Amino acid sequence: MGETAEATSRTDAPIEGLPPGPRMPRALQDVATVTRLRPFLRRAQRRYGDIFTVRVHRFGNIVAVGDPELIKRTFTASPRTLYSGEGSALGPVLGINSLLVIDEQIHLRQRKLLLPPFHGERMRAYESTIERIATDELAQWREGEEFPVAPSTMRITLRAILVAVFGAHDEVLQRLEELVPRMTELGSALTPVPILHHDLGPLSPWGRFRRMRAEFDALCDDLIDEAKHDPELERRPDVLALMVQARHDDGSRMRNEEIRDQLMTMLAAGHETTAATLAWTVERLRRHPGVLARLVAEADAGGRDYRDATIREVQRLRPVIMFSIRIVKRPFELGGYVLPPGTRIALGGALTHYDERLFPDALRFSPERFLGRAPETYAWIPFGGGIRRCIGATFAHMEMDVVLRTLLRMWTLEPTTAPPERLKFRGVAYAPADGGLARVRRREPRALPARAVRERVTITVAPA
Ligand code: HEM
Repeated sequence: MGETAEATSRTDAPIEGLPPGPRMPRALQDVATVTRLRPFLRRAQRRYGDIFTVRVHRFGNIVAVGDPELIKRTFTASPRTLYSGEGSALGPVLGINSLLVIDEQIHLRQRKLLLPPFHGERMRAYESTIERIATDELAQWREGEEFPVAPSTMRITLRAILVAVFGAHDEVLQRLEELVPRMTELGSALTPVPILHHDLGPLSPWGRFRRMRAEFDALCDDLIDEAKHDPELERRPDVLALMVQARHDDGSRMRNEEIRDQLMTMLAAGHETTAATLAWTVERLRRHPGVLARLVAEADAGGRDYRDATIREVQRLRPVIMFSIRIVKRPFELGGYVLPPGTRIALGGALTHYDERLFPDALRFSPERFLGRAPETYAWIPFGGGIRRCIGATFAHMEMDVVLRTLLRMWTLEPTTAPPERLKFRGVAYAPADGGLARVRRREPRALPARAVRERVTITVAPA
């Protein structure tokens, strides 16, 4: 797919500066991006083409890109030209070593240490843990009344990260489960308001956050210490155990504060995002009984292809993170323009996922479009791309697969004719506004074929 005719005619002599975009005042663009993000962007795309500039107060000039070729160029650009972490408001909350706030060589070095635990092969080790966590949580559901599933999916994904990534258990697990929801809620609220990042005593918001973060760090130190003294360390599957053993190129180990900041980062990046996607899955399936029936039949028969495709389709139509952001550090040529340093580039599922040219009948929820076909790398981008692509993508896909399979086998999800739930931004992710309302009936154990009860389903891995 090409650039607009206007931009194409300029590609020979790129223009210094920003592409055109909506001309309304910044204040109105502020409001539109908060209240009507997708319609606002789609209208701008129709008018200005696949690269246009949005102007808002908080982030300045943002160049939105909806063409897979331009997205590829941006995702694969040199990390010296495009940054992602610098100046991030997340720094004070996640810590200065967080993968999300560092760039260039330092980012590549940390990322290299974190990648091996997330390799596809390792996912098998986490699957039975997650199945157990999901079964325990879903067993608490009640028949009859409609209820939001989001609190449940939040508990599942929190425990999944604390066990599989942190290697937490017993008392430390309990204390983290009590602390983390309070800490992340306050952290998300404080992130966009740097003026509040001052510790004015234990009762001030930042003071309270700092104390919770100190408690979190102390618990992480306990886990790190325990791992260092664990004679079974080499056989442990959790990500913390692998970080404790990891070595930088010069042979040095990761420092405790590096490990703690990355644990905090994985929590922030992987907990609410996965929970919100699961809540959207319930929300979509109740409105598509045909898809639901096919999923149930497949789960009972021990299959998984249609479930894989369904998860991808939920992520296409309800991406919980709308954009991956890159910050121009050195002049960067894109789509006929030379973008100046300081410009933000937004690469968005919010644009590509709804584009009829890329996904025919784009507004229709249709898992069939991904059946036997991997999504296109630079059009289907719920996990971003390039050297900043989500390192937890395979983990998240496996987790959503196991939780959905467990749900389908334990409960009958009742369809609804209610209108779709609206989007609500929860601090990290866009979640269903009513929390993904469900009404369920318990499945009779005898309704499940013996094979489905006995079998240990093997996990294959989402494409990188
Ligand atoms: C459905 C669930 C998830 C979604 C939609 C999601 C989405 C994303 C996106 C859009 C990015 C930015 C990519 C870019 O800028 O190109 C990202 C980065 C990241 N994600 Fe995820 N994520 C999910 C789950 C997870 C999980 C489970 C973990 C870890 C346990 C995780 C850890 C990270 C980390 C560490 C980064 C930073 C990577 C870097 O900067 O190098 N995410 N994620």
